[in-house]
This record gives sequence, structure tokens and C-alpha cells, in this order.
Amino acid sequence: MTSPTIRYLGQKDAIQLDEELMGECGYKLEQLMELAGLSCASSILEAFPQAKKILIVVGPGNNGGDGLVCARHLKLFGYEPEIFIPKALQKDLYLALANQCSTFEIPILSLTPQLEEINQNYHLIVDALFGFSFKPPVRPEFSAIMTNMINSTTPCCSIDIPSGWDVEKGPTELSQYLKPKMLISLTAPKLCAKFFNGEFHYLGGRFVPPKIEKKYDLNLPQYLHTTCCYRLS
Ligand SMILES: NC(=O)C1=CN([C@@H]2O[C@H](COP(=O)(O)OP(=O)(O)OC[C@H]3O[C@@H](n4cnc5c(N)ncnc54)[C@H](O)[C@@H]3O)[C@@H](O)[C@H]2O)[C@@H](O)CC1
Ligand SMILES: [K+]
Repeated sequence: MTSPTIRYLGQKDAIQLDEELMGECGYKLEQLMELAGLSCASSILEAFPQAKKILIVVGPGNNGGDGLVCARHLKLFGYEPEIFIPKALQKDLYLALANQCSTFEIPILSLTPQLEEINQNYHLIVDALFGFSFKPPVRPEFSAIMTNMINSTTPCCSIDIPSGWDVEKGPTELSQYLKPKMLISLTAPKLCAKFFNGEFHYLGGRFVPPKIEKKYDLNLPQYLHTTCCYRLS
């Protein structure tokens, strides 16, 4: 089910819009990431209030950064998040966010969580591996964790893009692919979200100036009151 009016962005437009937010709109990446991560944690609180232990899989780009911010807010909301980072983080921003998570006593796992471990220990997986800059196929260093996420019986919540999916064409070229129960689209859904058929589709990233909304013809729904997430379907 999709929202009848909201615009779905292609990969090029998503990247360009992001650059404009941080260019002429004057946002810093840290600001956008904080709001994006907060909206992810807020969406999860609405959709999975009963989940307790949450595994957050953090990738090498800004999608992973959103995951780190989300982990911190989930902890503040009373969840027990744990983080797995398959590839060592490079940028100072990501290292600072990971450090904040450690300060919040969020465990950072050193070994790839195995399938049985994920099934037994966690109520939810947060997929913050790859976002709108992903180009398939998944490189080998991520294949073990991707396989475990795909095969796990624990429900998955993908941030912005279900990892491994083509940003525009969705999962069509893969034999085995992630089927998240929840998708949180940031700023606006990307074209691959048309192939999402899980239970919860949320919109987050309540930071778009009217000028940008008009320019990209986003037709965003009205967020209610102080909320930072909106359920699309
Ligand atoms: N305007 C927005 O909507 C905002 C978006 N943010 C997030 O930023 C994301 C985009 O971040 P980035 O542009 O940093 O990119 P991504 O996080 O999508 O991923 C880029 C990283 O993945 C690696 N990668 C790409 N293809 C790969 C493959 N096939 N196998 C293995 N690794 C691969 C790249 O080398 C790079 O390290 C969005 O999806 C969203 O989650 C927020 O942080 C801030 C605001
Ligand atoms: K993702």
C-alpha cells in the first residue's frame, strides 16, 4: 500500500536534495542525522512498543550514522539496543556517535551475531547498513551479516532503504533479499519503497524547508503537533 500523493524519489534526486539541504539551506550533516535518527527511534516506539532488545546493524555511510543516533534515542526511550558494526567506521562524526553510544552503555558487539543468536536474543533488527547511495551488489565484507539478517525470524526495520535493494528497482535482481516488516523513509520515500510490502511504512526527517518541498514536488503529509514521524501505511 502506498500513499496516493507523496512523491517517490529516484537515487539522483535523493542525493541532490540531500546536497541542497546541506548547501544552500545551510544545514550541517550532524543536525540532519540527529533529526533523522530521532525520527527512526520515534517510529519504532510507535510500531514496536513491546520490543525490548534491539540489534542495530550499522553500515559505513550516513545510513549507519542514522542507526547510531537511533540507538542512543532508543536507549533513552527504555529499549535495550546493541550495535554491530561490520566495517570499522572512518569518519570522525561516526566515531563520535559510536562513542556517545558507549557513554550510554550500549554494547557494541565485536563478532558477527550468528543467526540463532539473533533469533533468540533480539526482538527487532534495525537495518542501518546502506541508504540511498548504495549500488548493488553487496560487497563480500557485508555478506555474512546480510545473510543472517535475511534469514532471521526476528522482524527487521529498515532505515530509508531495505539494505541490498536497488534504490530504484527494489529487490528484483536478487534471489534472496531482505523483507523488512517496517520501513522508515527519510525526507521522502525512494522509488524502491513501492516494492515494500511489510506492515509499517513510516516517514521521518521532519526538516524539509518549503522551498525544497516545492522544488522537488514532494507533497509531504502534515506531521502532527510535535511528532517527528508519520505513518504512511
Ligand atoms: N536528506 C536525508 O534524507 C538525509 C539522509 N541521511 C541518511 O544518509 C543516507 C545516505 O548516506 P550516504 O550517502 O552516506 O550513503 P549510504 O549510507 O547509503 O552508503 C554509503 C556507504 O556504503 C558503501 N557502499 C555502497 N555500495 C556498496 C555495496 N554494494 N557494498 C558495500 N558497500 C557499499 C559506500 O562505500 C559508502 O561507504 C540516507 O539513506 C539516510 O539514511 C541522514 O543521515 C541525513 C539526512
Ligand atoms: K538501510
